[in-house]
This record gives sequence, C-alpha cells and structure tokens, in this order.
Amino acid sequence: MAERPYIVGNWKMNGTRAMLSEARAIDRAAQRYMKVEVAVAPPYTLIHAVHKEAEQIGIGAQDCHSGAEGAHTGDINASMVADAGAKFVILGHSERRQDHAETDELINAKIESALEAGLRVILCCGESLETRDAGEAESFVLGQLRAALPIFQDPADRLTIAYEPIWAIGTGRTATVEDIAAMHRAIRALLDETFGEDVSAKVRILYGGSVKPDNAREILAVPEVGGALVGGASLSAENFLGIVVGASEAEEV
Ligand SMILES: O=C[C@H](O)COP(=O)(O)O
Repeated sequence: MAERPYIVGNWKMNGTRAMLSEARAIDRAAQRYMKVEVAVAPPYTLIHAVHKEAEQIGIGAQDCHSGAEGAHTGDINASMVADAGAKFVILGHSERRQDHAETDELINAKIESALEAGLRVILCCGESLETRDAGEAESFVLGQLRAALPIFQDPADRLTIAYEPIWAIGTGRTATVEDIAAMHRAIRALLDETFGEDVSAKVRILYGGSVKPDNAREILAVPEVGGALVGGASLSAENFLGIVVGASEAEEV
C-alpha cells in the first residue's frame, strides 16, 4: 500500500457538543497509531469545535454547497467549511444522492467548488442491492466515477475514493472480502486508465459499509483496500479506535 491506511469517521447527523470528549479521546489515541491516518467528519455545527480540540486527526465536512456565498438560506459552502477548519469534504455519499436527489452534475459542481476552496475530496460511490443482483454493480460504480474523475487536475493530492455498497451501510451486512477486492481492483484499473499508474497509486480507495472493530482487520488486510469510511462505529471513541487498531495490525501483516 503506497500511503498510510486512512480511517475516516463520518458522524452523519449525530453529535452535540457532548461528542467533543469522544473527539478528544480519538485524537489523543491516534497519536499512538502514527502508521494510520485518522480523520473525522462531524456535522457542520461541530467542525470548528472538533478542529480546535484536534492535534493529530484530520477534520472534514460531510457535504458543501456548490456555490459561492449568497442568498441560499440554510446552506454552507466549501470556503465556509474550510474556514471552520475542515481540510476535506465527503461528496457523493449515497445518503445525499438519495435523500437530496443529488445528481452527478450537482456533485461535480460541488467537487469544483471544494477544490477551489483548497479542500481534499472523499468521493463516494456504490451500488444498490438491485443493481448488484442484476450483475451491474461494477458498471454502475465505474459510471459514477467516470462522471467525476476528469475534474481532478491533481488527484494525487486531492482525491480519495470511498466504495460503499448501499446495502451494506448501517445494516450490519458487509460485502465479502472477495467482492470488496474485486470492486477495488476495478476502480484501480479505472484510475490507472484515467490518470496513469504513478498518479493512480497515490489515490486511496476506502471501503465503507458496516465496518466495525471485529471485522476491520480482515477488511483492511485486503491489499486493494486503502482504509475505511466508518459511520455508526465512529460515534464511540472505543469502537472507532478499535478500527484504527485493526488498520494498524493489518498494516503489519
Ligand atoms: O459514511 C459511512 C458509511 O455510510 C458507512 O456507514 P456505516 O458504517 O454506519 O455502515
């Protein structure tokens, strides 16, 4: 694996200031696992507070608006999350695509705006169960990525991909390691073809979907997997750090 494994906690719509103690615990413990890059994406309301607590971990946002400042009540743009302390933004998550009808076009506009604001992007992709059962998982996922990859001029520095099969998110059901490896290989081949192998090698591909302390090591030991995007298990420092430990152990194998 070219880079350190990257373990990112996506807190989704969870967390009040009471979560700051968890963030502090994650940050302090992360200093013991320097072979792993650790980050969290709190809700907008906590980005600045977590950023102020964090010495070791990276801080990101879960979304951003595609535009500059202006009359968009309730929206937050990329410069605003960067100003609050975020260094990356998660874009294209299936919950945004489903709950907010986000299209590839809108996601692309958000990517452009995030890159302009100096943010790194974690670009999510993943198929539904129907698509997988129809045998179209790979073409669907690669189609999602083909729509966005050409925007990245400097992918080595700016892009991380998160493959998250929708049917594995929050369900307790993970894809098999064979399925994960196969999809990650297909994504890698697309990155090689789009950017060339040297640049592609610097882009990590994360797996997301019910990653927990008890399955983290097995998933993260898959050579094609460069880390994990963790939802539910990132809400407790103990569970999240269990995954960081799994990543650290998988790295030593
Ligand atoms: O962004 C994280 C993913 O949606 C995975 O969520 P989960 O770990 O709760 O399944």
